[in-house]
Amino acid sequence: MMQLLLHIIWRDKKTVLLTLLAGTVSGLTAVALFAQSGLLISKAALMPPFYVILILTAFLKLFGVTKSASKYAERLLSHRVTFQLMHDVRMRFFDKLLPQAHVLQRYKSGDLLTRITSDVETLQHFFLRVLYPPLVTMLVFVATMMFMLFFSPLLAGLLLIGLLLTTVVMPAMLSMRKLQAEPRDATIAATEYFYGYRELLLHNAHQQKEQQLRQLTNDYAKSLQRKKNRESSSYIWNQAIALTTAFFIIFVGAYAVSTGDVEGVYFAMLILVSLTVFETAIPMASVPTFLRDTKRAVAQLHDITETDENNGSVIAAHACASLLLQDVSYTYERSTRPAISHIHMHIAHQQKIAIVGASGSGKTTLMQLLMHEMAPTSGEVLLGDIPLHQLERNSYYTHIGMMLQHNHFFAGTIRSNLLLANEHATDAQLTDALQRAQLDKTLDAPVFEKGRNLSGGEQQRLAFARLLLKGGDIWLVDEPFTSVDVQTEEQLLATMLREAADKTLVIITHRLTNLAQFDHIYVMDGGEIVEHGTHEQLLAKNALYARMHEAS
Ligand SMILES: Nc1ncnc2c1ncn2[C@@H]1O[C@H](COP(=O)(O)OP(=O)(O)OP(=O)(O)O)[C@@H](O)[C@H]1O
Repeated sequence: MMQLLLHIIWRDKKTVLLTLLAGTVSGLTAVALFAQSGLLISKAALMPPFYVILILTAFLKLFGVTKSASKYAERLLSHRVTFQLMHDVRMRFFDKLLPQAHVLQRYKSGDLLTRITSDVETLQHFFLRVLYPPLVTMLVFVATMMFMLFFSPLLAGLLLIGLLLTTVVMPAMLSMRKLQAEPRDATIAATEYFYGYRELLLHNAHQQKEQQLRQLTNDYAKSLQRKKNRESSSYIWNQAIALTTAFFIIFVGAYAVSTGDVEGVYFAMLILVSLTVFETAIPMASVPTFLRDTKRAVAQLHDITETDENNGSVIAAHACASLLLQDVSYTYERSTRPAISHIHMHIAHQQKIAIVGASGSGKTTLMQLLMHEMAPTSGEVLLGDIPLHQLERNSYYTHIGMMLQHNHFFAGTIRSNLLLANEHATDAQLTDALQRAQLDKTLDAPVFEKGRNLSGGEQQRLAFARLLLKGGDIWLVDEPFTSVDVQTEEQLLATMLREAADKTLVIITHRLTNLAQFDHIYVMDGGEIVEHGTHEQLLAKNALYARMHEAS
């Protein structure tokens, strides 16, 4: 991604080169302005003809105007480069992010918030604070050294030592100091605090959490203060080195004047040159810090938008609505035992499958693998005869209808939430879907963020209406109607089976009533399939399913 930043910047090379030119001219004219002032004062003391003073003063004015104009141009152009860089970075980042929203599930919401916003923002410093200062400082110093060499190699040598101290030694020393704390921990804690405020209040734990949050916020404030101090100390060090170099230049210069190696009239000019040139090097002190911040931001953004190895290029065909799990196991990150292990399952075209089992037996994990939200740790899931990781993810999703335990709803209206499933649906089709899902709401009824103004049962019915509108060849449904009353649940399940007559249907359910209507039932326990067959076959077996059925 670092190469990508360079590539983006270099695409507008004309502006970049103009910025460098403006910055170098600005630095050099600042040096020239002071050099000229020194020369003017010295010359004036020798009472030269009036026209000499006039010419020197005219040059002084010229340098002054050029300095201001080039500084303005430098600011304007460098900001243009930065804005272009930020625009491109944001566009590319979100382009990469959108198709793989599943990756984001790995992160806590506060973590994501910080990462995405602050990391992208950090990249704005890449040109102005990382790339640009060394180039301009080098160009200004090289030109100034050449100028000094013309008068005295010894003084040029002293300037070189000062230069190395400010641009290499001091930044290296400052960068060895401890890393700054990130706002990340404080943002994660703040997000969790606000999301979980009600629970914290109920369990009387909010004060302790608040304390933690304050501590993290204070740590962050302190780290910002340290950052400011570091900037100030780099400025002080720069000035100290500049003054020390000037002191040696006065010392050695005075000796050179006394021996006649340097003409006395240039003495003040050389001292002022050495003092001014160091100002160009002030931003050098923070280059390592900004470079490190940029690298960290790049690494974190790369981590989020890492190449999605499970997004292939094969387009899912309309005809193959069968699914196959071949010896599939899955172990969650930071987990020691597999959530599911060695699952074999064939879900034929248009078959109706139910997956049952105790809580924690691995049903949802299995469903997530079928949804291609994650890839198996071992084994393979296939659509027809094509492994899911070879499929182009979006083409797979055009065939899939999903209804999860917790569905997301966006702030807006019932209509806007339904149109998500089928943007071309007419109001009549939307109303029809609401009726079939038994949701007694108008299309214009408001929906708050995350559907907070809808009851659990209403949310499930809205999700069902969305599923009906989406269509697709395969429906993957996880505990669809747990929040509605038993009678409505039965009716909705009957509707679902009727609507899915020409589809492949996989449903996870706790309730073991009405399962006789399914073609095949898989019973899970401890991450494995322990029994499977039709309702009658499983009852006749008189094992786990029969016991679960009796208890329900
Ligand atoms: N994100 C996760 N990280 C780590 N472990 C997880 C994660 N999600 C689930 N697990 C573990 O994997 C196992 C299977 O969980 P899963 O959610 O698939 O079960 P389930 O049968 O759907 O349960 P339920 O009926 O309660 O929803 C459980 O032991 C659970 O603790």
